[in-house]
Amino acid sequence: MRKKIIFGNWKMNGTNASLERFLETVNANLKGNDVVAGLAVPFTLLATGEKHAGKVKIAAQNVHFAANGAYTGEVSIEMLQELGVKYVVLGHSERREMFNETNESVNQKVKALLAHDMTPIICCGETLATKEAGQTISFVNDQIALAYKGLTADQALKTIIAYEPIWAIGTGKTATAQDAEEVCRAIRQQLAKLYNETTANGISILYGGSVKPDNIKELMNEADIDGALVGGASLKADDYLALVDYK
Ligand SMILES: O=C[C@H](O)COP(=O)(O)O
Repeated sequence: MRKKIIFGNWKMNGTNASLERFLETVNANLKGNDVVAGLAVPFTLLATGEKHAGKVKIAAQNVHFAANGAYTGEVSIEMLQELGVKYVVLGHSERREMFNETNESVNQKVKALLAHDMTPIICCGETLATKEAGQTISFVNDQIALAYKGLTADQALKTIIAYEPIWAIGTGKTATAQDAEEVCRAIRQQLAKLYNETTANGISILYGGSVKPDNIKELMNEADIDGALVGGASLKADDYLALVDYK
């Protein structure tokens, strides 16, 4: 059975002090029944995150694929591992749009993380223009095919996908549970084509885009939605708890 996974993504928000308070409150109140709870934080908060993680898995929001070298401003896998980090969000649409992240660099990062026993959370999702042109599924399927290029089925099983339609991120416009399910199902079919049914059924697919305590249950009821990647609503401990303990 696939794991239910709910990760917050603080994006460029928070301080070490606010994260420590957040994790204390969350750990004191989290039931976390059958749900893997996680939080992606900026690089400067990772050490605090790991120190106070408790039941919460801590993720980075990016990494460089090279082992080391002249990459000013970048952070390597070894640097994350030194802090105990095991999850990394890759290819978030904000990184694709603003920081030149490409399908090819996502693929290189996926391979590098898997070679170090770390878990990539691979983001995909279409713009409003792509959606309005009726090309969502072919666009997202291409992103998936390129992110998984050269990966074996065993490696693919060690990844997590987050489907995040760009038009729904931070806009308050959530995809309906049915629309989100349709794309998540198509992604699973794409994984079955790339690998096989067993592999496709073993990979967790999360939905992201204006997920809130009042719509999480409906989304989680869908067959191919295994969790959520939550931005804005993950910033407050009470909302985060309501999301993770949605049952
Ligand atoms: O990584 C999270 C997504 O970008 C969703 O953000 P949001 O929940 O603020 O819409």
